[in-house]
Amino acid sequence: MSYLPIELNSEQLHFVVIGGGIIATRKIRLLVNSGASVTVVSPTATAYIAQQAMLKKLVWHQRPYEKKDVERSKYCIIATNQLELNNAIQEQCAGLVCRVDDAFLSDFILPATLRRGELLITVSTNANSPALTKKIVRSLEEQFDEKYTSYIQFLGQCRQTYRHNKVLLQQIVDERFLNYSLDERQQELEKLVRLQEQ
Ligand SMILES: C[C@@]1(CC(=O)O)c2cc3[nH]c(cc4nc(cc5[nH]c(cc(n2)[C@H]1CCC(=O)O)[C@@](C)(CC(=O)O)[C@@H]5CCC(=O)O)C(CC(=O)O)=C4CCC(=O)O)c(CCC(=O)O)c3CC(=O)O
Ligand SMILES: NC(=O)C1=CN([C@@H]2O[C@H](COP(=O)(O)OP(=O)(O)OC[C@H]3O[C@@H](n4cnc5c(N)ncnc54)[C@H](O)[C@@H]3O)[C@@H](O)[C@H]2O)C=CC1
Repeated sequence: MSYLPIELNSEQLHFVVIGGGIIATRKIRLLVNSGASVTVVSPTATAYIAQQAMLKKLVWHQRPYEKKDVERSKYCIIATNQLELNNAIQEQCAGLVCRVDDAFLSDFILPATLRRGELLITVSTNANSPALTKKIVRSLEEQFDEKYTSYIQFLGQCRQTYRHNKVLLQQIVDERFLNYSLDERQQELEKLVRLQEQ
């Protein structure tokens, strides 16, 4: 069994999540942060889900699952704590299913993610060791610290302004630029541009 890594444009995506526990919440955070629309069906929910529902970032139906919840859904995350129920939901679902209790029964899985602004790093072990995935993400968190958020923004702006200047775009991918302050980055960029023009 292997999975295809793919990044979907989430604006048009709608996910139904059955269950509102800790694991469902981990998945829902990812969906909400990506801008996908989310409906949660569960008699209970974590504080995060309840709060996001109040903020209208998602819809929460506070009741047990019913067949109609997934009959027309394209993407469903099944995250209850009941095996038989999870099996039944999967059978009734029209679309693609992620079972948080069994990767091998899933049509798709969600990798672990680390975001630094526009930088997205995803980690997966193909469900062989979520514990190793967790460890790798923690070490990446240290390696790719908060500095990357503004750095990626800077790189993105430079790429728009100097789209055809491949040499310059290579030069700024450098540890020095990562560590500069915002002002220093701008000054050093201008220096490089002037040097090229000479
Ligand atoms: C397929 C996937 C889910 C998907 O489809 O989305 C999946 C599936 C399963 N996990 C299970 C168990 C555990 N999962 C964790 C932890 C995490 N699991 C995450 C991801 C994924 N887990 C996806 C694949 C990632 C990959 O390929 O590596 C992390 C990394 C990210 C996240 O969840 O956001 C998150 C770290 C959170 C953090 O950073 O804090 C721990 C440890 C812990 O909680 O500390 C345990 C117990 C130890 C163990 O079992 O290893 C079980 C058995 C369930 C059961 O027993 O019923 C299944 C089902 C199966 O394996 O079939
Ligand atoms: N993918 C992963 O990383 C992991 C997955 N798991 C699996 O995830 C499952 C869920 O774990 P937790 O979130 O910790 O469980 P939990 O017990 O905190 O949450 C279960 C949720 O399902 C809801 N639920 C129960 N009956 C329902 C129904 N009839 N209709 C709708 N919702 C219903 C409950 O109200 C609750 O919100 C576990 O049973 C385990 O198999 C466990 C650990 C890690």
